[in-house]
Amino acid sequence: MERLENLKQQLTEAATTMVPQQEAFIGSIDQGTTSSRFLIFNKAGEPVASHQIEFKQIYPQPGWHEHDPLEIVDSVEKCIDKAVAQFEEQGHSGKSIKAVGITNQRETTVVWDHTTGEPLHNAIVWTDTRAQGLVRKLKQRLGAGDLQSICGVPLSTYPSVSKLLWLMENVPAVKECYDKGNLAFGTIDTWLVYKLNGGRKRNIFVSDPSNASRTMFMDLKTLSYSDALLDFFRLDTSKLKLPQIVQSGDPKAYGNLASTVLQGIQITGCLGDQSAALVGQKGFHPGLAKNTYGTGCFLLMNIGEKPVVSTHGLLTTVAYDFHNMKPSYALEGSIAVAGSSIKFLQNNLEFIESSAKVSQLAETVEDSAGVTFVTAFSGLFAPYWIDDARGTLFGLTAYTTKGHIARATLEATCFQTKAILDAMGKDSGYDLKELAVDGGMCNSDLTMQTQCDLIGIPVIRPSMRETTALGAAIAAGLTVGFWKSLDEFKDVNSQGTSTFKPTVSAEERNTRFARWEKAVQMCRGWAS
Ligand SMILES: Nc1ncnc2c1ncn2[C@@H]1O[C@H](COP(=O)(O)OP(=O)(O)O)[C@@H](O)[C@H]1O
Ligand SMILES: O=P(O)(O)OC[C@H](O)CO
Repeated sequence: MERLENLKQQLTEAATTMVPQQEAFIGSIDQGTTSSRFLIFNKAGEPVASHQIEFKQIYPQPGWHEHDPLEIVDSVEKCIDKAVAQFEEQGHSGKSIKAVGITNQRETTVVWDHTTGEPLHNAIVWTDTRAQGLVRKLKQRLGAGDLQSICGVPLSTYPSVSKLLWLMENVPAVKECYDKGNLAFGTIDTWLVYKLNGGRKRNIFVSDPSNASRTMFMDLKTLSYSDALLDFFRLDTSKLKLPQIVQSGDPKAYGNLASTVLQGIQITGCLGDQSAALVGQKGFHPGLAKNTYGTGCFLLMNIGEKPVVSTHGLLTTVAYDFHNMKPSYALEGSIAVAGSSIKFLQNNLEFIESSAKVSQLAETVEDSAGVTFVTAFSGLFAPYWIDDARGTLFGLTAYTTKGHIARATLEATCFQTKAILDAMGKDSGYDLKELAVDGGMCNSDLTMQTQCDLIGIPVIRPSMRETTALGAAIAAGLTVGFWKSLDEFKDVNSQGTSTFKPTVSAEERNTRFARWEKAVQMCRGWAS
């Protein structure tokens, strides 16, 4: 009997050694402001295949910015198919992808008729300022001053609520749908999950707290919708369908992919892109921060398990709310215009052929020769919140060249980051020792050196810069046990980082910053 048991044991061991354990992977959808991507990560947190598609930016009027919601879904589906094809060419099987995570541009607002599943308007993008007048009126309403203490976000054109209210006031089809009780509202995470699950048929209608915290409808402490907020905005939830708020990691709530080559694979993680970048940069402990230089630029600092309301012009947001863990919060400094100012030099002023050429142009000069560019195309966000500012160039002389303007453009994001970092120190009580960076614009060494000189602490850039996508993969992977705990990420993406060290004196830093602050004060009131 004992011999038989031994034989059985030997056979089992032999079978395990003969059939190699198939390597598993996690997929990540990164739906940004200018492009969609799909990446496939291995257990070491390395991307092994990816595809990216840029989609149309629609600017119908000055200050307006829209996306086609169907084009967004289409671009995501194409990215999945193309990345998986690349992955399979490497000899892997699509079936080895255990789960998919989603990360997305936040605040961007989609409305659709829940009976048809059809969008009723283009998505209004987070940068859009059309609701400026509406926001001014809301600010006069009794109780306006109390909103941020509930939801963490200041009343402005930035959160989704201003976009939704504008649509309800100005687009008859949206108003009609609301009156009939059929209006569905969603940020891009909700829209994508809904469509990727096949839309109306399955009607998976959810959002995670890091996205819901950008609407102005969610109470930060309870992570559920606040009656006080909805009442303030006079929204009737018997007519307006709001997505159910579920954890950022959930094994069931996000459903599974109804189309693409990954049909049937479950979606188990979801994070707003800035929260995802904090996760991808391993910002798991209070006091850790990252700055992401994408279309806009967003500095997030982990502040732990309790939300702190800013008194210095920052936002409070949900960092992540993982499966079987307590939620973590972050203080955030949001800059509306960062990489988009480089696109402006490229597409509108035709100074450069591609974003990558901006450093070269800026390096044709030693400094900005007194030129300061307040790139307030959408007003100025944190920490200033000046909604009637517009892009303003100061200090032009007959000496000024394209190079000076390019340099001043790069500097604008760095100055605003310095202002945010100062505010962050006051609000959080943490003294940041170094700044982790990512996002498209961090590819510019000149920008990162300028940033470092202006804040006076080292700037650390990882070699793998797809940290946003990694964050969503982490949310999805933790949920299905692909990764077991946050400790597993200690060594992920820690090789080959670049460190920028300060090269200017505190005196020079302060002089340059004072000139920026003067420019900020002088650009007030232009769009009033
Ligand atoms: N080498 C570079 N130098 C400066 N800016 C760059 C560079 N490469 C990309 N960018 C800027 O980065 C932005 C895209 O970054 P990305 O992180 O992909 O943004 P998003 O997620 O918002 O779409 C673009 O606005 C582009 O102008
Ligand atoms: O597209 P990004 O990376 O600039 O991020 C957009 C933000 O989520 C807007 O709040």
